[in-house]
Amino acid sequence: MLPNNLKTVFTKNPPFSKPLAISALSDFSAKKVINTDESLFSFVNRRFGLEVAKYAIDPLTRGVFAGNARDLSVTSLARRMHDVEQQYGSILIGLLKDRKNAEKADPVLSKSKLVKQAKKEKWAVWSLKGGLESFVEVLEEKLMQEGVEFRRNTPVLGIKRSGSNLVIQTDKEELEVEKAISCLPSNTLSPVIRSISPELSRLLGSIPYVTVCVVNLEYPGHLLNEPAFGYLVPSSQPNKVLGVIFDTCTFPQGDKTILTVMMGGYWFKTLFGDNPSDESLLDVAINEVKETLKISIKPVRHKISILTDCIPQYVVGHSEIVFNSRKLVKDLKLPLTLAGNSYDGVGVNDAIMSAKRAVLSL
Ligand SMILES: C=Cc1c2[nH]c(c1C)Cc1[nH]c(c(CCC(=O)O)c1C)Cc1[nH]c(c(C)c1CCC(=O)O)Cc1[nH]c(c(C)c1C=C)C2
Repeated sequence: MLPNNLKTVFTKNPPFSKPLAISALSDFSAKKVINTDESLFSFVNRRFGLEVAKYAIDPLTRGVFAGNARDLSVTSLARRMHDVEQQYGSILIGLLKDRKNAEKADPVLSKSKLVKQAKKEKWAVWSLKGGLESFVEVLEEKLMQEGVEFRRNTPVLGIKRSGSNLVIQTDKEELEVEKAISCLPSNTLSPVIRSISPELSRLLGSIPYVTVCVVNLEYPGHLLNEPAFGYLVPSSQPNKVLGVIFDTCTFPQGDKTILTVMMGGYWFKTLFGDNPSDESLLDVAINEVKETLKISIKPVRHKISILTDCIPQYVVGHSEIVFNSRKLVKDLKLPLTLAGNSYDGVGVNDAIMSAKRAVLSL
């Protein structure tokens, strides 16, 4: 259980053998190691000790990247903490001394009605009626009214140069454009860009992805004793799931309990092989709910989705790959902007910010 209020920071909560506030103190005596990047796990282990790395950071990275904290990059996931350690030799002292450089709220965004509402109502998460897909649908509808053309279900097969322009090749046409913003996942853009720059293709292709299995389970009635967002399982546990989201705690939907069991990620192939059956995945999910949440009745509905290569992994060296890719685009004078969730953040909010930055940079 991670602390969710100040009191729990000062008390001992299993699996931690001491209060987190005590672990935080090791930051004052831990030696600085000069480096340009390292794994988030090793960084936190160095500064706050093995327990914090194992029981806080490890599950947290499973709950965002479905990834292995021993591979993921501290400069990509927690750049500021790494920066202040490198400069001041301690994270806590550094954050205190470097307060003036902390990221400030965007003054324009702070005035937005939505941001004000989110702050007032203390939103921790957000969703949309009809699901996140409705965000894209509404956006498409609005832009179509403004005369924007869409090509749906039209994979890009290649990108060529034509003078200072780019030519986007699909199975139906060749579109010559003055500028392009690519929101394709880096591993999809990689083969498409190869004829223009094998080096850019190689860099983009070096960003790994993981596959996640998502099992949604619906049960009748309210079955959860402790309302929460969900729980995460540390990779050290002999357990096949990454974590479980308590959907109907965050977004109630009448007299039912909906759970989302997330499995695999970095460990997908080791745990489930190349081609697991739906039944075997459903069994793992139902057993997890039975063992951990003590819900033994059968779900009335379920949905199993295997999301192949769905989350990019920002492994050690990721920021260098991104920097070198963008530098290459600039050096080659390609009228191309790299956006989407492969580079600067994997979340929906990150993708929206990435799109905004891309448009503003044109
Ligand atoms: C158990 C596995 C997973 C859970 N969610 C995801 C996985 C792999 C995927 C995921 N979670 C987050 C993101 C990015 C943000 C977004 O747009 O949704 C992704 C791709 C968000 C997130 N989830 C947790 C945290 C702490 C965050 C970061 C929030 C933020 O940026 O402000 C924790 C968490 N994830 C899951 C559970 C059950 C859980 C905590 C109990 C499920």
